[in-house]
Amino acid sequence: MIRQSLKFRKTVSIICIIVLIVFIFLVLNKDKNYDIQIENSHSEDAQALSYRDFNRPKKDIIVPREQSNIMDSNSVKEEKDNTKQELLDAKARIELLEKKLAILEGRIPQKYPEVKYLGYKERRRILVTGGAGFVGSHLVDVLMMRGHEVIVVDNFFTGRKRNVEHWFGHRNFEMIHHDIVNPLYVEADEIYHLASPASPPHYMQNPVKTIKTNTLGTINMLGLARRVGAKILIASTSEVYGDPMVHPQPESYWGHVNPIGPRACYDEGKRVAETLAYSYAKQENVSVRVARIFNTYGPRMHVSDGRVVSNFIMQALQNLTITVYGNGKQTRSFCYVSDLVDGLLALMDSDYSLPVNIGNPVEHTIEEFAVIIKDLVPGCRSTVATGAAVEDDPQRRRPDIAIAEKHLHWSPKISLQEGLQRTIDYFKEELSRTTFYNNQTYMDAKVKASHIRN
Ligand SMILES: O=c1ccn([C@@H]2O[C@H](COP(=O)(O)OP(=O)(O)O[C@H]3OC[C@@H](O)[C@H](O)[C@H]3O)[C@@H](O)[C@H]2O)c(=O)[nH]1
Repeated sequence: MIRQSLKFRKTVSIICIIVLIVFIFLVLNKDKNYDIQIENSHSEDAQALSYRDFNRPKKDIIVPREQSNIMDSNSVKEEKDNTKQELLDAKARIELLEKKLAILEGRIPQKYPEVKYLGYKERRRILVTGGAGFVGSHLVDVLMMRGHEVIVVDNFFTGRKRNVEHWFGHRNFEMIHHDIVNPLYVEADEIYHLASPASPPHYMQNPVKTIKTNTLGTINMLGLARRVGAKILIASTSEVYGDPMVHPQPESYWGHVNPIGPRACYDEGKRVAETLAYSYAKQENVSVRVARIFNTYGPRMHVSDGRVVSNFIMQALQNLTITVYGNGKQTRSFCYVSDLVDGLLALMDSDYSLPVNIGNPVEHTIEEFAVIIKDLVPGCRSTVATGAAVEDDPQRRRPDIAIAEKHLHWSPKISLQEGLQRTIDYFKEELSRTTFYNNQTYMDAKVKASHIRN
């Protein structure tokens, strides 16, 4: 009996141990499965985020499974939104950089404009003062393309490096940052002396500097011409005729200039420059040419040049009021810049040493001129307004070009319409550059303006 009871107890305890082992095994297995599931869900997360944040810890605080799923889907959505936004930002930044790149690429030529090859006997070394300015830079282009060596001297008061940067590094081109009010020592066969501000608001801004440039600067250039035996062309102006009493103006007319008026710094400065030229010719045997340049226009004028062509075009392009000074009955005759350059080159190459008018004799009132420009700008909604007159503003101006025709075989070729169209295209580009750098494109500006108007 006792033996039987002992056997029974042994059997029961073995069963208990087995049940216990099975229970422990089940419990342990269950934990392991749960861990594997959690680990799996984290690795999916990690995969989704790995391209943005690969250092993120794989195991976060363990949360109950259902809650964890909700949090996961929310954070994945949030991440997706962020990613989308970041992609949009990046796209906008790339577009901005592409525009900047296009502008820079446009400014740096892939190769130089084609230049003629000249032998050393024909090739001349030519100095152009004011060579980075509006007229000077167009002259430099032609001289370079003809195969000459060109030295540009400019103090960048109104000139810009941009006007000649397409020649930077060319073996025939040299640029000197120098103010010709101070002496200059270089070798040259010919000198085109163009340095001086030419726009009335610019030359009136610093009258003393304007006189110095045209007197001291001209003495320095004539002195240089004498020393090195160079032929020199002085850029004079139609302003030597002042407010003329003779119309149209021949070179023989002595002019009508107010010596103490606001324009005198330029008008009298240029008159002295002519006097100096003929004094050096007589006394020092310097070979001089004098060009009396009438109103000139064309690409590379500065947007804030202040002269009538740039003002009217900029106003018309932006639908602003076109500002006529005075009653608009005063007249001017406008010459396209390439015609002027041809005239200067012909004068330098000629044997004619007295002053020569270079200009286009087609004359318009300033009032008419405003309408011509308005009509050439498509969709222009500017109005033309008259305002206060400018002191000492010449009332009539038109060149008599008989001497240029006879001695230089020169006359202008570009019509006002054609020249203005080219100039308008140039100013359109300038405007788009300017507004782009003010953080919007020209098109943006136009769209904005049309929204404001509508
Ligand atoms: O916005 C403007 C600017 C100018 N004007 C008028 O337009 C006419 C031409 O003026 P600009 O300033 O273009 O040039 P100006 O003819 O007065 O002087 C020019 O003369 C010949 C060159 O040698 C020089 O480039 C410059 O001095 C003037 O009657 C002027 O009063 C306007 O009606 N509105």
